[in-house]
This record gives sequence, structure tokens and C-alpha cells, in this order.
Amino acid sequence: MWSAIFKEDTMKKETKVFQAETKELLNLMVHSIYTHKEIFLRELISNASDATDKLKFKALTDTHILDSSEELCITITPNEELRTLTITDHGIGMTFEEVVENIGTIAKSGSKAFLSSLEEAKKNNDLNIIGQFGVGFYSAFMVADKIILETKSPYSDKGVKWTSTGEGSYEIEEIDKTERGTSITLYLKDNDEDKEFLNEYKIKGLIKKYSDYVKYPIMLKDERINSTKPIWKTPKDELKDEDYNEFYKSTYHDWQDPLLHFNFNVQGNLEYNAILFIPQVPPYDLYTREYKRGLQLYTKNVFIMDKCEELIPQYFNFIKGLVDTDDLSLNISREILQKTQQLKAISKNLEKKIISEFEKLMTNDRDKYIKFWEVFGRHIKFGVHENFGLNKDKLENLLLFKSSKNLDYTSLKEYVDRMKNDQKEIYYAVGENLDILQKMPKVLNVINKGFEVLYLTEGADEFALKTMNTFKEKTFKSVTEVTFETEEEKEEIKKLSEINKSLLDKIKETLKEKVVEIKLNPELGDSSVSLSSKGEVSLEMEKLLSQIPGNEGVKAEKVLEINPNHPLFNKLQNASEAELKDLSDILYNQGLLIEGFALENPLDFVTKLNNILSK
Ligand SMILES: Nc1ncnc2c1ncn2[C@@H]1O[C@H](COP(=O)(O)OP(=O)(O)OP(=O)(O)O)[C@@H](O)[C@H]1O
Repeated sequence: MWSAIFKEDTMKKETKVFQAETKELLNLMVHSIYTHKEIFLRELISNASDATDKLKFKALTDTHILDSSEELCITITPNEELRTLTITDHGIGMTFEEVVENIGTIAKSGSKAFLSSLEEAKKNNDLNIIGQFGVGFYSAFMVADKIILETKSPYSDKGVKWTSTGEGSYEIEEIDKTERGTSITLYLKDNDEDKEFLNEYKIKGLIKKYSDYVKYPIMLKDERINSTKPIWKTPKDELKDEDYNEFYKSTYHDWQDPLLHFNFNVQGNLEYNAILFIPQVPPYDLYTREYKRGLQLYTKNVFIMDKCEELIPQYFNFIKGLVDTDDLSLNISREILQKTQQLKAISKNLEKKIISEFEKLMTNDRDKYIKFWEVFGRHIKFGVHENFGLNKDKLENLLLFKSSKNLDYTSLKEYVDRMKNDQKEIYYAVGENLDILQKMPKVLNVINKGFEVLYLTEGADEFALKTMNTFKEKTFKSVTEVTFETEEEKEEIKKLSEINKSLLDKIKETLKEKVVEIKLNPELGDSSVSLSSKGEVSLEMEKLLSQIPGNEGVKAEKVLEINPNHPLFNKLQNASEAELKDLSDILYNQGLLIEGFALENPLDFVTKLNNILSK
């Protein structure tokens, strides 16, 4: 009796309220009108599979937690009488604290991104958010009005029971449980639609549809329902797109089908299988510090690790997938793994294959490549720029830019193939957007001479080109540096500059260190002025760098170019000292505006402009 009382005392039992964000999310689930409620089963099965992976991974070092002969299956048990559906695994389980942490809160929900997306999602009734933010477990509340989760971790001698109706709070208590792993019992809502999930045929169908390639046996009434062969050992001609898509969604926790998949079966000196996926949208945490790139690694069909980053270069960090090779030892530690030549060789080979697949896609299915490019192109551009251009030769053929030719995307090779015989350089212009770029006098100047111009609208574009410097021996040249003046014209400008030397000096004196040079340029079309830059840092780079903390002080060496054919030039020549000062400042500020910079002192600019206008 004493022992029973003692036990009572030491078994924790608490009622806890859900975090505010979790409540919101649950609310979304409980009242969901989403038509694909059935995916809850996929979510629970993939959690069970992940938990089993984690156990196996731990067992590589903590050998006592798993008996090697134990078969780790996932069991689905419907109970028509009780109207319950139970999903059981023998994976890593959870301790009391882990349940509170993982199930009571949304681990990643602290991020602002999540909250703002939730707001957006509510507005648009967009349920994609369910998949994007790892709320897998909660999706069960779409079909159940009560859930009981019982779990035991190998690192705790007690089990844990978690109960909730999804409305505000949950109960959590320690229980006696000897068997390691988790079982989740859903009390299905009392309606015909949700009761369907007790039907054996329905369950079988869902497992085949969504979880066929889960690598652990999924058992229903002592029968294995899912495929016995892993997807990467299944002959390609037996696999349909849906098989890849469902495998991707259940394994990599995405809501949407992938944009593309690659299936490599490499034989010879190096032997491995790889299945890779390109998501349609960036994984929700891709641009956060927490994101870890990497592919899953298997050896002889046995899971080794989840995110092996050595397998994939940084610029392909958005790629999901797995590699299976027979050539690695099973008991390999992480440190040894990193140094394994075999792994390096696979990684190199894989990189080549991915690049070649992308190149093929660019030619054979341009629309799909453009879809990929618009989402992940900037990774490739940074890849070119990174490490002082170490990978530029590998990646240069994947680059696409918009061009003055039909405003369409072009590859560099296509541009070069179209180059005229007398064209020695690849022209580009950098600017905010195509509308602005198309009208830039310096762009028009080049186009009017019959040349094509690449339009660079993203910060990474210019960094990539500057790192490359050349493509197929053709140098990249900014339109701001291009001049088609003949020797005679150059001579004329020189003379004109000499005649106007004192005027130009005075303007320079007014603008001081804001500009490094004032010069005359008759190739500015209808524009009175233009700003350009000298030296390594271009105007666009200054804008980009100014947004990166610590780089605010990096400035381009600006050159103010004045059009001697514009009526304002005449005004400058005849201005009084005071007027000239104001005009110089106005022209400089106009240059800033044209180039998309903010005015340094808007009020001062407007006052000076009004002074001139009211004269
Ligand atoms: N069967 C299980 N065994 C052990 N831990 C589990 C199990 N199911 C869920 N968990 C834990 O609860 C966490 C939250 O699960 P949930 O499905 O909400 O999100 P997730 O699996 O992390 O995200 P996503 O499913 O989108 O990848 C998991 O990360 C895991 O730590």
C-alpha cells in the first residue's frame, strides 16, 4: 500500500495550456474544411518513420537501446467499436519534457515568419501552411476530436500519456509503460466522412498512395501494406511520377509535389543510387540560420544519417533527397565519415550529374527550367561568386538573364551565339527592373547600335558576372562603360571639356567628395545627366552593400556625366555663381534619383528646385 502511495506521488500529472500560436493553429485544424484531410495518416506515419530513424541512428553509438534482431514496424489499428485509429511505432519515443516541448508547442513557431504566414494563410484560407511549418502532428485534429498519445523514450524509465481535445489545453502525465516507442490514438469525429478512416480498404489505399516507400513495414492486421523494396532499389520503369511525389512529400515533409526529381543509378568504380528532389518553393526555413543542408545517407539500404552535408555543395542546399551506397561501413562515425574518400567521390560525381541534368532541362524543357530558375537561380549565382569563383566554370552554363532581345531569358551561350562578328564584349546593364532598364539612355545607346544587352535586376547578378569576368573569352562590359565615340568625336569632347573647364571645376567644387569626377557625355540621349561609377564598386553594389550591416560605408566612386546637348547645359553655362551651386546640386540629385538612390536631403532638393522653377 505504501509503495502504491509512493508511486502516486512520484508520477507527475499536469494540465497545461497550449501556446497562443499552437491554439491558433489547432483552431485552424479543428475547424478545417480542407478537402485532403486524409493526409493526416501520412503525417503520423512519417513521424513514426522519423522516430524509428532517430532510434536507429542513436543505436549506432548507444548499442544497448536496440536489440539488433528487433523488427521495427509501424502498426495501424482501427477499432470500429470505439471509433479509434491507433498508429504505433517502436522508435525513439519521447520523455516527459520532450512531449511538452514537441507536442505542446510549435518548435519553430517563435519565428515571425511563421506568425505572419499564419495571418496571411487565414486571410486567404490557404492551408499550405500546414505542410510548410511542420505542423504534421496537429493535422490529426482535422479528423479526431480527441487524441491520446502514449510514449516511452529509452532514456526514461517511465512512459508519458498526453491527452487533448485540441481546445486550449492538454493533459500530460507519467504512466507505467515498458515498451519503447509511441502510440497515437485518434478518437475520430462522429461523422460519416471521418469514420471512413476505420475502413480497412480505405486505410490500405491511403498507405499505398502516400506512404508506399516508407522504409519500415507498415502493418495492418498482421499484413505488410507498403512496398518491401526501397524506392531507390525499384527499377525506374516501375516508378511513376506519383510514386516519387508521394515519397517526397512523406519523407521531406512538404505539402506540394516537387518541381523535379532525379534518379541516378551509378555503376562502375563508384556505385551508388541517389534520388533527388527540387522543391517548388524554398523550404520554409531555407533562409534561416537553423537550416541544415544535406542528403540522407544509406548504406546497403540501412539508414545512416539524415543530413549529410558533405554530399551536396552549399549552392545546391535546397535539394532534398538520399544517397544509398554499398561502399561504406555501417558503423562509421561522423568524423570518419567526413573524411571518407568514397563520400567525396560520390559528392563530386553527384554534383556533376545534377549540373548536367539542369543543363539538359534548360534545353529540353525551358519552361520548367525557368520555374526552377526563378525560385533558386540566385543560389546558382551566389555559387558562381562564392569562394572567389572556384565553381564558376562548372556553373556558368546554368545562368539565365533577361535580355533586350524580346525581354526573354537567355543563357550566356545563347547570347554569345547571337553576337555579331564585330562585337567583342558581352553588354549588361544593372537596374531595379526591366521597365527602368529598357529606358536607360546608356542601354538605348547600345541597343541602337544593334547590340543585345543583358538586364541584371538582382543583386547577385552583377557579383556573378564580375567574378566570372569573361565567358567564352568574351569580357562582360557594363553599358555605363561603353562608348561608341569615334576618335574625332572624342577629340571634340576633349576640346569642349577644356573650354568648359572652369564650369566643370566649379560644379566639382560644389559637390565636393560626393563625386570623384564631372565629365561631359554627348551619348545620353534625352537625359540631362547620368551617374556612373569608377573602380570596383558599382552603383548597384553600393545599394546592395548598404543593406548588409557593417557595409553601410562602402561607397561607389561616382562620376556625374552631363549631356552637353541638353538645354540645361546652356543654363549651367549662363548661371550666376549662386544659381550654379543650386543647379549642380539639383543635377547630382537627379542622377541619384535616376539610379534609384534615395535623395540625401529631400527638403533641400525641393527648395533648390523650387527656387529655380519660380525664376
Ligand atoms: N511518433 C513520434 N515519435 C517520437 N517523436 C515524435 C513522434 N511524432 C512527433 N514527434 C515529435 O514531435 C515533433 C513535432 O511533430 P510534428 O509532426 O508536429 O512536426 P515535425 O514532424 O517536426 O514537422 P514536419 O512533420 O512538418 O516535418 C517532432 O519533431 C518529433 O520530435
